[in-house]
Order: sequence, then structure tokens, then C-alpha cells
Amino acid sequence: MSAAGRLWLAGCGTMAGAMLRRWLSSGLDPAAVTVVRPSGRPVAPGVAVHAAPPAGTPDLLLLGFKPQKLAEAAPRFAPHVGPDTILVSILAGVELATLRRAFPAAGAIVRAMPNTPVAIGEGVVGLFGEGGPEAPANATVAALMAPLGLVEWIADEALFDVVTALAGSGPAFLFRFIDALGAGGAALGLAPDQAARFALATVQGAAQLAARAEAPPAALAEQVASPGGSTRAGLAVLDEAGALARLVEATLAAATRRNAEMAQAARDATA
Ligand SMILES: NC(=O)c1ccc[n+]([C@@H]2O[C@H](COP(=O)([O-])OP(=O)(O)OC[C@H]3O[C@@H](n4cnc5c(N)ncnc54)[C@H](O)[C@@H]3O)[C@@H](O)[C@H]2O)c1
Ligand code: PRO
Repeated sequence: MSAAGRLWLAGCGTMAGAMLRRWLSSGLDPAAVTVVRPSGRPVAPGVAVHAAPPAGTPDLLLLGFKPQKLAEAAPRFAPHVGPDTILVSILAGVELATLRRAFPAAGAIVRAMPNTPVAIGEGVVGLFGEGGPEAPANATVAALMAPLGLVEWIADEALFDVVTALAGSGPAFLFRFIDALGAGGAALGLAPDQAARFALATVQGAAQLAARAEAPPAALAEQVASPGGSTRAGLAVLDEAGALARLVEATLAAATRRNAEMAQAARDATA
């Protein structure tokens, strides 16, 4: 974890806070971390917190505020970013070209798209950097992200909004599904608290089984569904005219579109 050197977090809310929790629990020295957040509220023992950027230049600056804050925040952080600073942005939508305009002196800029399960090392982090997969900064960024979960480079920045929809927003969609599974059981007569427990444990067990199995999820579904049995009757509802597939695709498409709108807004705000 020394790869990050002096690590500054610009904003430490839900997402950057989840990343920091995992970094600290996997051995990152809190003395190497500085959080800059408007409230100045403490985040963790040993981590320096400032309401405004202190003097100095970090080795790695993680932008962890909302995309809508970029135009306001960038001028405050840009003077602290030099050719030896790697800038990592987790801002949904905001493109490398926009970030480069806002931080012209940065040595390297990498977009990272995490999700909240990084807090327990079970997250996903999509990465896209200016210099392509072989850029020198990539090894530093990949080493920093490694404890967070599945870390993969994305080949084409145009796909980053889809990655954001699938992996960044994905936990929210799955939390909705867990609730719906429980609510469905409760609607059919189970006690709501028991239905909620069964729904969560079923999703957890199915996900772990799928992660460990050699067979793909579709084959695992077939193993559950006996011919002429009850699971088949349920799958027929999910599959009728591609109902579930179409709902999920429309969900991802809506989130992807919103990411593109936020990218445009950030372009306009920093032009
Ligand atoms: N929440 C998620 O699951 C998730 C997943 C992937 C990416 N992201 C991205 O992470 C970023 C943060 O999202 P979040 O959900 O953590 O939001 P959040 O509101 O929880 O956190 C944002 C933080 O930024 C701080 N902030 C505001 N203005 C600032 C400034 N000028 N300088 C420094 N800090 C400032 C706020 O005080 C706040 O604590 C967004 O860009 C979002 O697109 C979020
Ligand atoms: N949360 C961010 C948003 O909703 C981006 C991915 C997850 O905008």
C-alpha cells in the first residue's frame, strides 16, 4: 500500500469513505492519508482532515466529490497537482478530457469506477487511464485498488458510462431485487422479517455459488429448475418476452444516459 505515497482524498462521503475504510483495514498507513472535506469532520484515527487543501502536493489525489462540484472544486485543488501527481477521479460521467482541462499539470489522470462493496473488499473497480494500459501510473493505481475487489482496465472510455451503470450503480439495483424477493414472499403470506432474511441469504448464497462454480449462471438456473417443476413456472414469468432481460437493459440504459448527461454538464461547466 506504499504505492500511493502521500494520498489525498478530495471529498470523503459514501464512496471515497468506503474505499478509505478498505485501504485502512488492509494496512494503509493512516499517516499517509489526507482528507479534504468542507466539513473538516474527522474520518478515522490518524488520518489528517482539512476543510481546505493544505500546503503541499500529494503523490495521488483522489477526486471523491459529486460530478456537479467539479467546476467549484477543481480550481482549489489544481494548484496542488503537479507533474509528479497522479489524479484519480471516481466522478461518474466526467471524461478524461474534462479532467485534463481542469488539472492541466497532473502527471497522469486515471478514471476509476468503484462500487460500495469495496468497503469489504468485494467491490468492482473499472479503470481507464490517459496513457493506455502500459502507462507508468497504471501500476501505482492498480496496486492501490487491488484490495478493493475485482479490478479491471476498460479498453474504451466510451464504455465507461456502461461500466458505471453496471458495476457502480449495480449494487443499488441488486439491493432493490433483494427487497423485491422478500416483499414477494411476504405478499404470499410469509412473515416480512423472515421473508427478508430468506431473500438476503438466498441472494448471498446464489452469488457465492455462481462465483465458485465452473458452470455459468444460466446452467446453474437449469440445475434448480426441474422439468415440469415449480422453478420452471417461475422462470417462465421472468423470461416471458424477455421480461427480466428487457427490464434490466432498460435500467442500465437509463443510468448510462444519465452518466452521459453528467459528462456533458461537466464539459459545459469547465469549458
Ligand atoms: N455512491 C456510490 O455508490 C458511487 C459509486 C461510484 C462512484 N461514485 C462517485 O463518487 C462521487 C461521490 O459520491 P458519493 O455517493 O460518495 O457522494 P457523497 O455526497 O456521499 O460524498 C461527496 C463528498 O464530497 C464532499 N465535497 C463537496 N464539495 C467538496 C469540495 N469542494 N471539496 C472536497 N469535498 C467536497 C462532500 O462534503 C461529501 O462528503 C461521485 O462523483 C459519484 O459519481 C459514487
Ligand atoms: N452512484 C453514482 C450515481 O448515482 C454513480 C454510480 C453509483 O451517480
